[in-house]
Amino acid sequence: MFDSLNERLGSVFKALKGRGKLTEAHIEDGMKEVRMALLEADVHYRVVKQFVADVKARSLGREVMESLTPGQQVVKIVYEELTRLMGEASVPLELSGPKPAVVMLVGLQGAGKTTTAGKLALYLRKTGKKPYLVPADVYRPAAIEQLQKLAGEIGVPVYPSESSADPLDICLDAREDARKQGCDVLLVDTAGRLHVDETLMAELVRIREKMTPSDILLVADAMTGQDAVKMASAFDQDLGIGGIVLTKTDGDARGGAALSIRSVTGRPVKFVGTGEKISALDLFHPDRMASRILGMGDTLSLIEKAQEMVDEKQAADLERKLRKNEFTLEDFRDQLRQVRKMGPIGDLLKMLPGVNEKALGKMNIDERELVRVEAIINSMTPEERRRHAIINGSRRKRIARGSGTRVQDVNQLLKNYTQTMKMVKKLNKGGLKGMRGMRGMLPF
Ligand SMILES: Nc1nc2c(ncn2[C@@H]2O[C@H](COP(=O)(O)OP(=O)(O)OP(=O)(O)O)[C@@H](O)[C@H]2O)c(=O)[nH]1
Repeated sequence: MFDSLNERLGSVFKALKGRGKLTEAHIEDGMKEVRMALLEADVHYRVVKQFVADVKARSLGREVMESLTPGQQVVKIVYEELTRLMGEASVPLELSGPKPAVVMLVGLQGAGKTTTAGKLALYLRKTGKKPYLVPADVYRPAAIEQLQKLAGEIGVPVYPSESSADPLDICLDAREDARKQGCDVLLVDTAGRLHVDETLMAELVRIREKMTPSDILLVADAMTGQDAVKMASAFDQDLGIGGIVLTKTDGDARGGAALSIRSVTGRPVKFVGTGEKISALDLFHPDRMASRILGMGDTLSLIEKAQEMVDEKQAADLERKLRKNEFTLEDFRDQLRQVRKMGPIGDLLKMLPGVNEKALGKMNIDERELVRVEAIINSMTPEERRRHAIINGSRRKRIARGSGTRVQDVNQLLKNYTQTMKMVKKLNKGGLKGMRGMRGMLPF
């Protein structure tokens, strides 16, 4: 998501930052470009209009125009306004009330409801909850089976729904069972339709009335852009939703849904689906998304993901080494093993600042690549792993031979490593405090 928007905004900012002093005309021109870029990203036109007006008004203010770095100030304003547009802070799942709290998942067919139900169960369990899954989509033949299979994979209790049963009866019965099993969150996967229709809404309202959910999450496909926004409004009007899960943000959606949905519907995006894997669900953080749109990466999400998987002490060691610029190829190899546990490497790389998704697409990141990299590092001497600069041409050839790879592969690895370390060094210099403050990373 956001690839072309990122590129378009990047060139607007480059032009603005390249000037010593900004005139009103420069800002006007820049804002025209921002407007076009947002419209092309399929952001709702009303949202674009308001957004550009807000950024312009702030940019023309005295503190920007008279500052020494006006271009950078404009980028900062765009970052803050983007964050505000998406809702400022992340909004958690609402789980208040008597146990088990009921969370209904609603949405159109194929949006990713069933998959999201499984992802949420895994997410909740990681946060110490005891979720219980309820397949209440009795119309799509494979839906019940699909959720039962997912539940089995992650080891979460699931109600043995029959497709001949009434969805509300399933829910009521499942709640009893969940209570008996001491579960605290009931995740209900409801039926979808191809379009919003009365029968569907009537069934959902009936379930809502009897089950009094603490949260209703609309699952919407980010790829459908403004249709997702329209659908969210429709569901909200008829049913009242608590928030949105945007799925398939790993695809080439232009980002219009993510940028408009909050402002148009008034409902927050709570989670984003980032892949087909059961672990591919992230809490939605407006500020991190904004920095991603502006090409500032998403180091915080990356660190969080790493912390889930990597042993705490190792993570602390890694952070210390990175901060002291002491991260050697040996550490790199150790990390590779951890990284492989974290899911597709491409997903992780995309979160790093400065990594262009288009370039990643071309790179065709392959898990086998990791094995190759590991083999190359294994073929180096311990000294070489600590001080890669000593690896000369003939050693590169030997290392390639020793690891069954090509010299180009060795060269590439050393180049990537050097570049990454340069970036880390830069981040360290820029006052990146414990990789906690995103603001420290912003280029202004
Ligand atoms: N790439 C990607 N695919 C996803 C994501 N979420 C769901 N999918 C895929 O989308 C397809 C549809 O997902 P389902 O969960 O079956 O859809 P559903 O909304 O439950 O469908 P109905 O039960 O018919 O309403 C599946 O192939 C999922 O693997 C995501 O975040 N990223």
